[in-house]
Amino acid sequence: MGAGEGALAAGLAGGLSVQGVSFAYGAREALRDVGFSVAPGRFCALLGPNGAGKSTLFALLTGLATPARGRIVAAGADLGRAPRAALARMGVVFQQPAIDLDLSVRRNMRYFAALHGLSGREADRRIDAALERLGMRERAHEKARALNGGHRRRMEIARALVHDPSLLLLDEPTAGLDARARAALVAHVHDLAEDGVCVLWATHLTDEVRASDDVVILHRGRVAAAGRADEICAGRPLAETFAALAPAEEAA
Ligand SMILES: Nc1ncnc2c1ncn2[C@@H]1O[C@H](COP(=O)(O)OP(=O)(O)OP(=O)(O)O)[C@@H](O)[C@H]1O
Repeated sequence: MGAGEGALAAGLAGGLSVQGVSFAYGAREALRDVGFSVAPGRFCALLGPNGAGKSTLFALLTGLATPARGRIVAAGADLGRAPRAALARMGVVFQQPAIDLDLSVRRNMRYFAALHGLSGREADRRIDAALERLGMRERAHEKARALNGGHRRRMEIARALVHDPSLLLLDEPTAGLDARARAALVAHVHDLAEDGVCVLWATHLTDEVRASDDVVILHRGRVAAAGRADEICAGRPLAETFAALAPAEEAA
């Protein structure tokens, strides 16, 4: 898989296409010639050890930073040329939770819906539908502060779906969750992919990836491997393949 026509086709059809993307923080190179694609309805794990460049790539995908080179196409919209259209097709869950703990789940979501021009009954209808998809509908009136970590994350994912995006981008969404909440979140997001959402899920935890998922392994800012997890692994456990292709850096 690369930055060629297949990748562009995925981007145009409703998926995500990343082509030849490079980025540096001053003299420090963070990403070099990164290219991959994710088709609609696919769950793609962006796997990389700490410092591999996952968060930098998320910053580029969400328009927080601009690549020095390369192109990103989100569901047919070129992020460089038509950023508003591209961003409107994405739902994003950042690594750091962004929730007003003193508001109810519904109020948190209404605020977000308004940012997408949704209000009134239409907003509430979409909020209910999104909460339902994450098994959170009965918690709409609870204060965010009363939710456990897993439910807060599920609320954030529901919130990211309110404007019905084609793409869902999540940056290490299970950080800090216990094993049970982590498994529930992984299962919910796989269900969303089965419903047709194109999912990019950044993680360094291989047990969050299923054999039939797509995987992009990032190592020192470059793509070390990309494709279906079971094909990349060729019978070996993913953890072993990941450790071989992208060994964690020694602590300083
Ligand atoms: N603001 C910054 N200024 C300078 N260098 C940075 C900055 N942010 C990240 N880097 C460097 O860029 C590289 C990629 O970092 P990045 O945070 O994207 O990796 P990551 O895979 O998301 O890691 P983590 O899992 O720790 O978040 C690293 O070498 C990091 O030290």
